[in-house]
Amino acid sequence: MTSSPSAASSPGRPGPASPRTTPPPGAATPELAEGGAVVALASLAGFEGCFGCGTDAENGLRIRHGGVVDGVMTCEFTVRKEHQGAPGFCHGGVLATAMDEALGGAAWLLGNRYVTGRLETDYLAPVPVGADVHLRAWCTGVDGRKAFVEGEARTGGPDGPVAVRAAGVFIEVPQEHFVPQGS
Ligand SMILES: CCCCCCCCCCCC(=O)SCCNC(=O)CCNC(=O)[C@H](O)C(C)(C)COP(=O)(O)OP(=O)(O)OC[C@H]1O[C@@H](n2cnc3c(N)ncnc32)[C@H](O)[C@@H]1OP(=O)(O)O
Repeated sequence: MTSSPSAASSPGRPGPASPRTTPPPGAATPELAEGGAVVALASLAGFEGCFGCGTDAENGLRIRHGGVVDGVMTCEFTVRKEHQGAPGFCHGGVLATAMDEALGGAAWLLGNRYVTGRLETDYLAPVPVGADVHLRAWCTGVDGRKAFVEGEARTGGPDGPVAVRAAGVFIEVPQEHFVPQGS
């Protein structure tokens, strides 16, 4: 078991975005599962239809999951022209989707299955077409079925300027929540 970082020590984010995405007093310190998200992902039987990361999702973001360091999970994707909102720049909804994927992945590292209950996003800088977007996410607390998660997206490299910050609440669900699976 590994503890994830606290909100106060999380890179690039001074604190939770709102009271609704802040772990309540008495929330448990997140304990990552041995083997990480693989434990929970096994129950999805290799499903590759996810719009965020699925290799079968032709029009999806094709987010590439990376490693986990000190409780922080990383992933990235490349902004394509079909992701545009304003000319030349990534649509905010696409970036919210990417944050949803990253924060969801951080929740799944707890070893259970989670769906998004609430997602808050702060947009700090425009993200141009062609940019590689580097995402990081970490869990800040667990209260019953609720996992509180924060994250950020950077451009210009993994340590480049922060373009998006996000915070969310993910709710643990049983495997049956996903049956039947779409494809
Ligand atoms: C490495 C690769 C990894 C890869 C990992 C893959 C990452 C996937 C990322 C994508 C994730 C998605 O997009 S998921 C898709 C988008 N989300 C959804 O479809 C969820 C739709 N909503 C639902 O299905 C439902 O409302 C549920 C399951 C969230 C909750 O329903 P329920 O099971 O009946 O539970 P319920 O009693 O209502 O709530 C349980 C507890 O959660 C709280 N709760 C419920 N909803 C919310 C909410 N919106 N915001 C805050 N808290 C909430 C309640 O107050 C309660 O707290 P308390 O009273 O116990 O304190």
